[in-house]
Amino acid sequence: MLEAEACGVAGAAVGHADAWARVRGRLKADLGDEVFSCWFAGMNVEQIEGGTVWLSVPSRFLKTWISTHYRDKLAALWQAEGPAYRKVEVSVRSAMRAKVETPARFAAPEAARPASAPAPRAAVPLRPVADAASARLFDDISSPLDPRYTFENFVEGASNRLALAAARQVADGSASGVKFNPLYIHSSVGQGKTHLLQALTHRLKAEHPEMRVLYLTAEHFMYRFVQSLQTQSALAFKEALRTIDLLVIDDMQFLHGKQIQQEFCHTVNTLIDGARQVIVAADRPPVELETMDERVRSRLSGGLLIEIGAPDAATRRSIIERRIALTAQHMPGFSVPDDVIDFIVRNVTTSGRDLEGAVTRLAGHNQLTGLTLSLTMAETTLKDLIRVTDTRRVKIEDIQRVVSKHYNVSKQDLLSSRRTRSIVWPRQIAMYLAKSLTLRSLPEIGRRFGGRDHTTVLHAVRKVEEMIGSDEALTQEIEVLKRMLEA
Ligand SMILES: Nc1ncnc2c1ncn2[C@@H]1O[C@H](COP(=O)(O)OP(=O)(O)OP(=O)(O)O)[C@@H](O)[C@H]1O
Repeated sequence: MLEAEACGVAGAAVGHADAWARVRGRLKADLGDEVFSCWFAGMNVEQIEGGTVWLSVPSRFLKTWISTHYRDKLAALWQAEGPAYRKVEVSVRSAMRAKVETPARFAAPEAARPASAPAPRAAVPLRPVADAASARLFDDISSPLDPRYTFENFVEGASNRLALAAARQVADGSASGVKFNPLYIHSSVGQGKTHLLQALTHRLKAEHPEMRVLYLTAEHFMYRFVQSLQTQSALAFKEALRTIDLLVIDDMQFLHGKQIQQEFCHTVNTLIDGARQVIVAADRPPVELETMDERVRSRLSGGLLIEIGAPDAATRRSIIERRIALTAQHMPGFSVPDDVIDFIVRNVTTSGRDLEGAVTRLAGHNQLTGLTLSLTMAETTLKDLIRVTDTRRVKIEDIQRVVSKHYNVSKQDLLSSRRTRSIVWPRQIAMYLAKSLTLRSLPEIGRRFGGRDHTTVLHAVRKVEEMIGSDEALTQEIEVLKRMLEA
């Protein structure tokens, strides 16, 4: 709070400080202590000039929220203090400091500003808050959206038909009510979950600008939450989250931390109980989110679960053709011979991301060498990708299933903290297989094996590698397991 003495100026400044104290007092009395401390505890008066009261807050989010919801009230309270206060302007503190060079907050006459300093922006006239403006507030905290991820650019196929239909229904029918809540889409990597989630977000923003839609990756959700704690605006952040119409959370498997998961759970409960839509995407079904709070898992399991599978040949071909057409827009004349397309369709079988990667590589090669694309060239250029594709085909859950069956232990035991040798050894073999047959990182494998640390996984991988070198029977056993998994 800004006190008169903190201003270091006398006279008018003291009058302004008294006015600010009264405005704060009335805000507190009208809104209650909780709401007041939520939004206004960190607000300062930076400057009063030409009838405009320049207020500052610690974050962009607070600025937008206060401007959208409380600007009229603030202005009315200041206007009641006298004709010297006609308008209010709210800025983010650091931005405001950069804009107004002088630290003498209440006394910054025009002449005192250095010529190099830009003049403060003209104060925005007081105006009623439009619904669309309130909805746009969430653009500030949303994760970035890729403009190419639209329904028009999404290729429909047998493997994704249900997910696409559900996403379309949310995008088209949300105005008329919530149908399935939460909607939970899962698949292995690169199958178009993010594309679909962003497509429906784009569609709603374009066709229902009044709706408050928030798209966040789990990592952004965590970041925003931690940031709000640091700027003492956590209550405000939570309150804002609970006012949205549609919450879209991507890459749910990365939501870590007990407090954050609990907060997420409260938010989802509030939204669903208020008949507002929640959509979540992850790389596995809720029951397999091992590090997730049990309440979150059960809430997510209670909605509509849809899996996107690997694309069939026809879908792969359409994704490749779409990608070639998009590439040709900025590389005029770019085309790919049919036998090369057939080659990619046959050999890159796992995901849309790999198919796009194949086309991007060919385009890059073509651009750099100027050589015409041929089958031989494609075979060489895409060799890695095809090998990688083979590697990615194996899923951790398949490894856990095959290993538990082979060693006659349950999957729960594999994921548990039990340390008897009959369980520890199969668990270590399963971790070793996960490292050699998938592209998952050590921390990711650790998380999938009951939330273990990456050093535990590393230890298991090294131990099995050592044993393989000296134990012929084990080497054969592992070969058998690998063949079963790759079949
Ligand atoms: N059916 C599809 N139609 C068009 N493009 C697709 C399709 N499936 C995947 N893609 C493309 O493949 C790339 C990867 O897709 P996306 O990022 O949406 O996958 P994801 O399932 O979210 O993967 P991850 O789990 O790694 O986040 C994107 O560029 C996307 O446009």
